[in-house]
Amino acid sequence: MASTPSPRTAATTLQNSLLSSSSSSVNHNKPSNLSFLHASSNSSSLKLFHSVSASFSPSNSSSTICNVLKTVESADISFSNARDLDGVVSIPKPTILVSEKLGEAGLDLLRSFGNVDCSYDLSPQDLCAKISLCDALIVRSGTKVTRQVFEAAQGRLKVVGRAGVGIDNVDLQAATEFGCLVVNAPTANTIAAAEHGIALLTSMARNVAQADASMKAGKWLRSKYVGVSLVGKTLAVMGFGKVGSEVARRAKGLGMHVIAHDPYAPADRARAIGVDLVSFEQAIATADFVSLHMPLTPATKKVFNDDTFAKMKKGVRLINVARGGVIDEDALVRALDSGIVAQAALDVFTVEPPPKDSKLVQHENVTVTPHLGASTKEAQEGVAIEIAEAVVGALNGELSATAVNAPMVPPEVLSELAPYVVLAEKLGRLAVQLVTGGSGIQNVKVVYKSARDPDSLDTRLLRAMVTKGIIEPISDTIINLVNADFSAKQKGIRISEERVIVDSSPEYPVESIQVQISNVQSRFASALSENGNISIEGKVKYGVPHLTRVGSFSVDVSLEGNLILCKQVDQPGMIGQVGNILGESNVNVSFMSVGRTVKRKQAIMAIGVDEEPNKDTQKKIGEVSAIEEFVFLKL
Ligand SMILES: NC(=O)c1ccc[n+]([C@@H]2O[C@H](COP(=O)([O-])OP(=O)(O)OC[C@H]3O[C@@H](n4cnc5c(N)ncnc54)[C@H](O)[C@@H]3O)[C@@H](O)[C@H]2O)c1
Ligand SMILES: O=C(O)[C@H](O)COP(=O)(O)O
Repeated sequence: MASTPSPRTAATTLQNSLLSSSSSSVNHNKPSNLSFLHASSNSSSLKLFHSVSASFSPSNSSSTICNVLKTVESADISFSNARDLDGVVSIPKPTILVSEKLGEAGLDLLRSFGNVDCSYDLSPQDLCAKISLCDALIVRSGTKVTRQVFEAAQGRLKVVGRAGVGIDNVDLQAATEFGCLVVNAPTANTIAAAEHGIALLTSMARNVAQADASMKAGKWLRSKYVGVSLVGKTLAVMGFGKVGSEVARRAKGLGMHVIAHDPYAPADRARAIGVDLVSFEQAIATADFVSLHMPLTPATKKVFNDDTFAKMKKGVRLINVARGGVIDEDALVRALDSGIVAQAALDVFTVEPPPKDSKLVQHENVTVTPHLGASTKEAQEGVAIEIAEAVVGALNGELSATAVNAPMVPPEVLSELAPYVVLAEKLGRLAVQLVTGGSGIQNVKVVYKSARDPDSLDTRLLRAMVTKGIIEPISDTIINLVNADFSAKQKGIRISEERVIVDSSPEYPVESIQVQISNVQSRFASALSENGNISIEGKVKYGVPHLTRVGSFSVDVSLEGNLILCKQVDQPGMIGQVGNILGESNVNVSFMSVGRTVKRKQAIMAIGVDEEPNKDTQKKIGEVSAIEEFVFLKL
């Protein structure tokens, strides 16, 4: 019988659990596996999706990494496993579907990691037909990633990569419900979009497109195409984010007076480049030029409509390189016809491509480009690399810095929380197995004791993992960081959190985690605390999660393998008796701990076991006269 836990590292525990979710795995081809495992073990990065059990030390060399692969125990994976002659697990590469043109550098990166299927111009039906064979999908703005796509994926699709900024073509709610991570490439096309905005602004002001078309039609119309000057004119930038602020900067260089409207932008960032942040009304009422740079959201949909145009300066000029849907296009045609809007320059449309007979596109005062904002060679290469890195990282199970539907947790926080994340899942898993009766779980409370200021403790990962531990044993839903909160809500489970500041070392983020389930019956009555809630508590000791409290009893058992909890009369010989019964049926005991409230009264014995005792063995334990109740729990 071992009495101390085998040393395990934070990185090991990562491999064993967490952010593992879907029935997929990390290690797709051996060379990159090795480097991935090496890299991730050193950085202790948490796994978002995977559930490969392995043992390794982060400080060890690549030979240890090989051992990691050799000791993979339970790769719960969708790629079928194959062992080579050394017994090393090699797992087929993931399949990445690229449904729109992507820069070569990004494709090269993807090809070095997985099987890349570049199938452009798929119909929605063809996309749905293909998607169940794909682990990742990369799109630009032209592919609609609808709920049907996630349904058709049958759980295999783990990541959608949007090679660009706008994610309005991806059904984020459906992605979240299906536990699919969505990542984007938010930075690489900023300058391209801003430059295109300026190109539209200047060419519209000087009628470049119309004059060009007329000359090509054999005309020489100098007086017709007299333009307007920009210097001294007021430009309202609507949406002062990455693109908007770059447009503002450039417009200042053209001698324009720039104001901006953005309810969420910090005023000091605007002031730093000489831009005043103003209200929506003020912006549209005073501007000679209005340039749109906000995302398409329910709040911004058709925000430029008849009412808005009526409040604008007569003769205003409009530029849109954001999203067509922020403008009511019929209203814009009316505003152009009435002269409220003198000119518009549009790169984006509500429906893309717009109908050939679109009045807006055909309007003589409108300049159009076919969604070219991001289309420079430089931006496309940059976007391709940015999205390829994000998708590969996500398939490797890393939390992405550009995740759109999951918390972005800085690497240093991830690394620090790694062992607590494992503890959180195991506590959730234990707590739910203690529930009996048909009332269902409605309220779960997670109490974190920590010496740290509550504001400096990010518990989103921990909450997600408690949720995973609670829901997975009682449903067929695979829980990960993406869908944890949603799935709990769906199941009517309210997960609340409490932070208790304790007087210990702030060096460690968490002193202990307690999971309470209220208003339920327990199959192990001793797990109920004084207030009638199932209550268990754990700590991380030397990087290993431990169970330290069950109900009102203190115990100390490492959370590895499986667990037997016995409530008994506190008397000599109990450990021997139960140990013998387990030994006789070849069940190896890894840890044992006895906790009691009062000497020679009641005690709880917590026994870690490697194997599951069969029914006969469990019956024998139950027949030991001093044992009042016992329960076998799977970790
Ligand atoms: N035409 C193209 O090819 C092209 C290229 C890049 C980006 N875009 C689009 O441009 C837009 C901006 O991109 P970005 O990278 O600057 O994004 P961003 O997130 O950096 O900036 C968007 C800004 O809009 C603000 N905003 C949100 N709601 C608003 C509202 N109701 N009113 C005013 N502002 C609001 C946000 O606070 C944010 O600062 C997006 O719609 C994106 O899809 C288009
Ligand atoms: O949101 C974006 O990044 C732009 O609209 C670019 O879209 P695209 O990738 O289809 O060019």
